Amino acid sequence: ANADYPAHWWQEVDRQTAPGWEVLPQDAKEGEVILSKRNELGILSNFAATDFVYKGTLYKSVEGFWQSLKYPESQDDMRATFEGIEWPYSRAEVELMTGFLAKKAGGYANANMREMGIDWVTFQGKKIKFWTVSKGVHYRLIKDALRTKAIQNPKVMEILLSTGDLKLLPDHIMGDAPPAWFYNKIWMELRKEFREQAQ
Ligand SMILES: Nc1c(N[C@@H]2O[C@H](COP(=O)(O)O)[C@@H](O)[C@H]2O)[nH]c(=O)[nH]c1=O
Repeated sequence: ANADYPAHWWQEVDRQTAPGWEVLPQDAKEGEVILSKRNELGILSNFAATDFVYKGTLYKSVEGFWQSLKYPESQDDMRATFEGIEWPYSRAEVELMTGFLAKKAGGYANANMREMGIDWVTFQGKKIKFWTVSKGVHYRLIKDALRTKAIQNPKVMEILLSTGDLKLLPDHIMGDAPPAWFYNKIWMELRKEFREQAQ
């Protein structure tokens, strides 16, 4: 029951003053919890500042990692040389971003990708299909980043495991998105994985 967990995870927030995209802590049903950026569960958000090193590169957040994949990897990357396309940041800059700034960098990149007509991102020189319903390369890469974030940040691991058997829900309206977007579901899978390893 929810009584086994900190009561403030369901703390009522005034909806009048909350942004339109937000799902509030009190919106969870029995057995559920919102991964709200208003309390410590927000560390599980992709936006959170949780440094991790993945395959030799430092990222300041999963969002920085996620959005950096959309940026040119080098000067001769077709995304860098494409006529009329400009990039407000370098990929290295995006890697070090967190939160809404990283999301904004991703927003510019989305517009560029639409303009160029490309539906892929890259990691270490390899093209990866983006926005796909299959739990393919992109999904596995994001899941691996979340796993790495937990392993390298003891606080993340502690908070994830402290959610016990609660169903984790995003704190923003998601609509229809591919599996890689559902960080709450990925966390539930990783929670199980980490618990099994601890036995
Ligand atoms: N809008 C939002 C989040 N959206 C995040 O944006 C990323 C996907 O961006 P895109 O590639 O442009 O679809 C992904 O990391 C997803 O979790 N996250 C949050 O914590 N809070 C929010 O309010």
